[in-house]
Amino acid sequence: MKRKWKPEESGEMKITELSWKPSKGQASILKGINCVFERGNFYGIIGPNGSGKTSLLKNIMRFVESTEGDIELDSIDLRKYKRREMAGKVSLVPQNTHMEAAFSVYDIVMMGRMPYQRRFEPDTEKDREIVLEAMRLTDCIHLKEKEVSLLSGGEAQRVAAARAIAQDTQWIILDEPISNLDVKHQAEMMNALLYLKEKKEKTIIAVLHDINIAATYCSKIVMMKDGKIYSSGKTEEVLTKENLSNVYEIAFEILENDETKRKYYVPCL
Ligand SMILES: Nc1ncnc2c1ncn2[C@@H]1O[C@H](COP(=O)(O)OP(=O)(O)OP(=O)(O)O)[C@@H](O)[C@H]1O
Repeated sequence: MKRKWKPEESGEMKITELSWKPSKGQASILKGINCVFERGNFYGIIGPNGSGKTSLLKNIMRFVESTEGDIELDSIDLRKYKRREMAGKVSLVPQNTHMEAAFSVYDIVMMGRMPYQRRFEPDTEKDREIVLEAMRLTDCIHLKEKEVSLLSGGEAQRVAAARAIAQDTQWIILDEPISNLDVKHQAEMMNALLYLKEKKEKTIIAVLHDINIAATYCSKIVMMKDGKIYSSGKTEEVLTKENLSNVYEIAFEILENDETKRKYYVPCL
């Protein structure tokens, strides 16, 4: 039977008691995760290596089967979405963005439009406009004709982000989207995501290792440790000295600029 969309979509992604172990007999990697992502926010997921950030994204994207618990999007169990419906709602920039394919950058970014295209139908003017806008936002226009397998690490990361942006979904999920980028491109990428949140009302969920970048751009933070959520909420409330030092097991100083009042999070190395 064909499921009808509820007219009043909740605008939430709700995770309840989520646990995940890769196979029977193995220890749980995610343990009782409870969390609500609200539409229109910019979320940063932070936490040390191995704390379960990518595993959480893999469960959300249904790349793996959750062992216990539920994930609902717009009040509907994620398992009930068809792959194509899901692709019209959520896009992902994975951690590993190397592409071993004989396609041009333009073709790969155009693949972001697939959820909206019928098989064998040509790209529309709207598709082309959206693709070029996504490439502009991520500084990929000059790479348009290049074969994706030849891209540098940072270029490939920007192209993967362009493809996700071209998918034009309400939810954009990114796993360490600036890990291969130089400082200017890091700022450009984060500004592009902020623009999508502010001007296009997208919801951004990004795994980030740079606490100062997370503090600058994210309205909310989910802080993970040992497969659990250690703290979540408004950025300033989560990024306390105590939370940071408990989670990263290293002391932190928080410095404030007298004029701008901007806070800087400095690990005591
Ligand atoms: N399929 C799997 N089988 C066994 N262990 C796994 C599997 N996937 C992940 N893990 C383990 O789960 C833990 C969490 O991994 P995950 O990739 O989610 O961490 P992360 O927080 O994203 O780390 P990082 O910051 O290093 O990217 C790690 O110890 C990892 O080795």
